[in-house]
Amino acid sequence: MSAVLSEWKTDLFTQMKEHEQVVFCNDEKTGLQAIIAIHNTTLGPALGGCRMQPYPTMEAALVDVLRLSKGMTYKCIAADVDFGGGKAVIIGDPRHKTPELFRAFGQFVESLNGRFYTGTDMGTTPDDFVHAMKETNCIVGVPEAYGGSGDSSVPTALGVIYGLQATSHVLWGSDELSGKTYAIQGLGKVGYKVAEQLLDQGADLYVCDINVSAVEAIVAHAKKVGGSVKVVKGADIYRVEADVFVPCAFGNVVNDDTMEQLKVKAIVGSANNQLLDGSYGKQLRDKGILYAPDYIVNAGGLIQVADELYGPNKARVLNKTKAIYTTLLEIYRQAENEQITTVEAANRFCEQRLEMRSRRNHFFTHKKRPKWDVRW
Ligand SMILES: NC(=O)C1=CN([C@@H]2O[C@H](COP(=O)(O)OP(=O)(O)OC[C@H]3O[C@@H](n4cnc5c(N)ncnc54)[C@H](O)[C@@H]3O)[C@@H](O)[C@H]2O)C=CC1
Ligand SMILES: O=C(O)CCC(=O)C(=O)O
Repeated sequence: MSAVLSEWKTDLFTQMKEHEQVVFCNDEKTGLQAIIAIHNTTLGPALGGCRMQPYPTMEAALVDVLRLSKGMTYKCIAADVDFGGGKAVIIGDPRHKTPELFRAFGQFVESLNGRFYTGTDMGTTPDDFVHAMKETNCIVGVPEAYGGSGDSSVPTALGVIYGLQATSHVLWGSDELSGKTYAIQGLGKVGYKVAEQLLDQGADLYVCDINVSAVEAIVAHAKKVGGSVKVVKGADIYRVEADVFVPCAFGNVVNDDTMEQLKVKAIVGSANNQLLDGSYGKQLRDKGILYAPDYIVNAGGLIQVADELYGPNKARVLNKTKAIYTTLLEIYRQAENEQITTVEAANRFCEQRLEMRSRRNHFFTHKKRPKWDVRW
């Protein structure tokens, strides 16, 4: 074997050493270039959204999908959902997506024979997956018109609100969200709904988004309900004098640059992988910033799309999403009692549960348990 080949193999397998499977998908005709990563199927087939982004390099896409899929394993365990962790990324500009691209992606998902279920994430919408559904049944977050549970960002936003209430309870002794100031980064599917609910409950906001129409819409909503919204540009969102930073756009927002700027008392948001790495949990703690682990807070969408396999039921989803409040309080309590970071407390909570489950059953194959045959 040539030295180059052996180096490449070692590097790739080293990078995916915690993962079960990584699939590179290429379809020249549609221009599809995608990566599907399956982290762990102890609890069931892998589940996770599909993100579309113009990654600068294949390496950047790989790093993202590996981290995101691992996060899904933890999110499924914490939310008590019988799925494993997976995620997909399509390398490309969402402005140039086509139905054919999503049909090609659907064929690759189908080729995994029930080991991976997917749906929307950043840069994709439920309508994109209507095309993918023509090729595979392993799609979740299906629009209501097609018999699914609809937009998963609704329960995700609700989960963020529960996370904010639990945090408020710990910091200020009350679940009340009014009278506090929130700095929201990203007014997309989740962030906009969080912003609307906060305004409706009498909170003050700083907001930022590169999408001008979303900013204009929230300013108009604030006018209607008599609320206060200050619009800030780009990185200014990290510097504002707010009580809570609510990241709802992209990951890695807690890093060396922002750590120095943040003046908030807590961070609670929907974005996946908010910390550049786990060590920032300690830096936040040292700085007196209470961090709500992202995968605990943003599980509402996962809860809804996982529930869909039993047939959509809003009451069931609502009940499970409410549990985010108590799970987060428990994580805060364990971190305080054991003098560890909230990241360590959340990871420990999940790893202990996973260890217990892995003793009972391991490695999902489609025919092993009938539950996932619902839409097979
Ligand atoms: N949709 C869901 O149910 C879930 C979403 N998440 C995570 O929450 C985050 C947001 O998700 P969605 O709202 O679904 O995505 P989205 O694509 O609908 O919204 C993202 C928003 O961020 C804005 N944005 C992009 N770059 C920006 C920048 N530099 N500064 C400010 N704003 C910027 C975009 O214009 C867009 O409005 C993502 O990290 C996603 O992975 C996590 C769990 C579930
Ligand atoms: O919300 C979804 O549609 C799927 C779950 C997911 O990918 C996530 O929670 O990041």
